Amino acid sequence: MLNHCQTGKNHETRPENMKPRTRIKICGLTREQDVDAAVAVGADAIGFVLYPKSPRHVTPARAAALARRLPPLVTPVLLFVNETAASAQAASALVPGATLQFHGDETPAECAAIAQACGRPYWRAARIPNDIPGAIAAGGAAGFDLLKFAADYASAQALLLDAHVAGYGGGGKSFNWSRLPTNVAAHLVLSGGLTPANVGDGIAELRQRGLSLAVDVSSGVEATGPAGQPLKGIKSAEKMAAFVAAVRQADA
Ligand SMILES: O=C(O)c1ccccc1N[C@@H]1O[C@H](COP(=O)(O)O)[C@@H](O)[C@H]1O
Repeated sequence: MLNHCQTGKNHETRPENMKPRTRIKICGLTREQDVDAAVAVGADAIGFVLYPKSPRHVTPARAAALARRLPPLVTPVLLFVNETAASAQAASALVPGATLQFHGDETPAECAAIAQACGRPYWRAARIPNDIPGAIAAGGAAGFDLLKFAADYASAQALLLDAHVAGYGGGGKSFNWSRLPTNVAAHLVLSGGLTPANVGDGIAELRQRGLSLAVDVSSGVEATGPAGQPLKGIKSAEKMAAFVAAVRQADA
């Protein structure tokens, strides 16, 4: 079988006209009923935020209890921001089969060392600034060189593309997808401000740009309070279903 280098294409080799199934991670869950609803609508991965400053933070023990509800083939993902190796290792030991997501300032060496110590694959978040006119780097958007980032984090299972926001992530903000390079030698996970309304456009824009594409959503599937305020950490079953339906539509 030809690989992507031999074909000159940057996506998985597949029959003509067949779109790959875009895998879906739903992140920032804190409640049993939301985990069950996410699984029921077809999420492939469920993210638990182990960053104490996040409004969606759960303790490692709580993440482990929630992760025990997952059926086979649904992957728990543990999200860390600048966590110590010892804490990350202790948390991952509680959640068998979890993938690690590094969403802070972790260096390539730190990511590789922690992932190796945990014996788990890791995703590295690329926090992409929004466009500043005249500041487009060779490899990407607004001074962010995604090609260099991919080379630096070559041991990552995937690069997670997020908007650069205060608080490291979970800001519900998107970035300019069209500025990204077209041929990234990495598996990509698009995140940052995704919603049922825009995820199809994001998939269409990025599907061909990496080795594969998955999507990750948090804010865009959260419930709102009586005054319309976001309820961070509380998911809406209806919005999760609508998000998955929009992804399926994009893949059809
Ligand atoms: O969810 C958080 O609070 C969070 C905190 C610190 C780093 C990352 C965080 N979430 C991740 O951010 C992206 C984008 O989320 P959103 O859909 O824009 O809200 C996603 O990967 C979340 O898992």
